[in-house]
Amino acid sequence: MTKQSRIFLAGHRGMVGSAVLRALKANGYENILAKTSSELDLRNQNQVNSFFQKHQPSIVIDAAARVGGILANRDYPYQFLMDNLLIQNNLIDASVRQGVEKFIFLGSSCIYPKHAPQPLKEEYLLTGPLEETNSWYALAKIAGVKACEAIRKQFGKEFVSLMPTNLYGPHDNFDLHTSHVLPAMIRKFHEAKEEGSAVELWGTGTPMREFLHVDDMASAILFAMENTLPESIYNVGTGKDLSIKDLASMIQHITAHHGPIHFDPTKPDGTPRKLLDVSKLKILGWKDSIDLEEGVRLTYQWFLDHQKGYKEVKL
Ligand SMILES: NC(=O)c1ccc[n+]([C@@H]2O[C@H](COP(=O)([O-])OP(=O)(O)OC[C@H]3O[C@@H](n4cnc5c(N)ncnc54)[C@H](OP(=O)(O)O)[C@@H]3O)[C@@H](O)[C@H]2O)c1
Ligand SMILES: C[C@@H]1O[C@H](OP(=O)(O)OP(=O)(O)OC[C@H]2O[C@@H](n3cnc4c(=O)[nH]c(N)nc43)[C@H](O)[C@@H]2O)[C@@H](O)[C@H](O)[C@@H]1O
Repeated sequence: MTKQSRIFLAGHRGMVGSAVLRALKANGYENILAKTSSELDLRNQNQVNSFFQKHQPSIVIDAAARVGGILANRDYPYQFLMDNLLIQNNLIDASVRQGVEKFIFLGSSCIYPKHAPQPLKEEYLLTGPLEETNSWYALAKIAGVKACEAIRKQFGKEFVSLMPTNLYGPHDNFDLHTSHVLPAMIRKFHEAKEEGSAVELWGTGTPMREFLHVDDMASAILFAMENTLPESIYNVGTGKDLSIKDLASMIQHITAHHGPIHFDPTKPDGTPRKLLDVSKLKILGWKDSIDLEEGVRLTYQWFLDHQKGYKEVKL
């Protein structure tokens, strides 16, 4: 590949896609194809095939998906299963047919079994039952990972799956029903500070989570694009986690909120822990660089700067 290679970045307006777009431009890639979902609905196979025939990309980065936090996953199982299957199947199949050189698929740490040993190694995939709230999304992602593995096996093409941990950063979704925990906390603590009120959080606060800044995720994607990775699946994270309660204390401090915090145990906790073993990608030379506290400060500042225009994904 060269700096002139034609790269199709699917989902370029999303949190991950926009970080990848910034990183591609900063690294001198000039030939980037990008379409919004209203210009090109990736669930539509005819549209996707026509787009690939017309533009002939040589590299595809799939950052397009139906994405959401624990309640969105629980409440919209069909969209999380079917939209993701359709989007990834159309992209993967068109890429095989058009002879794409390299395809980067994004899975998620929730594809591993709910009670797998920690930290999670890539080889634990399909060794036990999934967590209930996000099993629909996880099943779709597992199908994508396996499709890439099959293509590598059968055709020897560089189709690679990266398994990101929970991500956060600029252009995250701040809708209080559909978002992930970190952006929800930033908004809840900020608004409670303004109103002088308590903060209501979900579950018991005991689950452990790992968080990676999206600019680090983008650097992992560029690393996977620019290097030949010998295997088909790589975890991407920091290798460090903390409890939801500790995350709440950190964000309360950063947002300067001083009231009480209440946890609502009628809301789901989800997986007790999903810490990734990131040694496989680290050995090859990639490493995260943004410390969690610094990343949350940067994201809170981004939220303050974009309060009128931040994203709220309604389902
Ligand atoms: N966020 C996380 O914590 C996390 C963790 C692990 C893995 N991931 C993975 O990372 C990837 C990106 O996630 P994200 O957080 O960046 O999500 P996001 O902010 O919600 O962005 C998703 C993107 O997908 C596009 N999209 C959705 N449906 C589409 C359709 N039918 N046709 C065309 N485009 C469509 C959207 O395009 P428009 O804006 O044009 O509508 C949007 O830009 C996903 O594969 C996700 O599973 C995310
Ligand atoms: C990376 C993603 O992880 C997702 O799992 P998962 O970490 O539990 O998803 P999150 O929605 O980030 O929730 C993480 C933890 O934070 C708790 N939590 C506390 N307060 C809140 C709140 O106000 N909003 C949210 N959203 N959570 C909150 C939630 O109960 C759960 O234990 C999967 O559902 C996706 O499919 C995906 O894999």
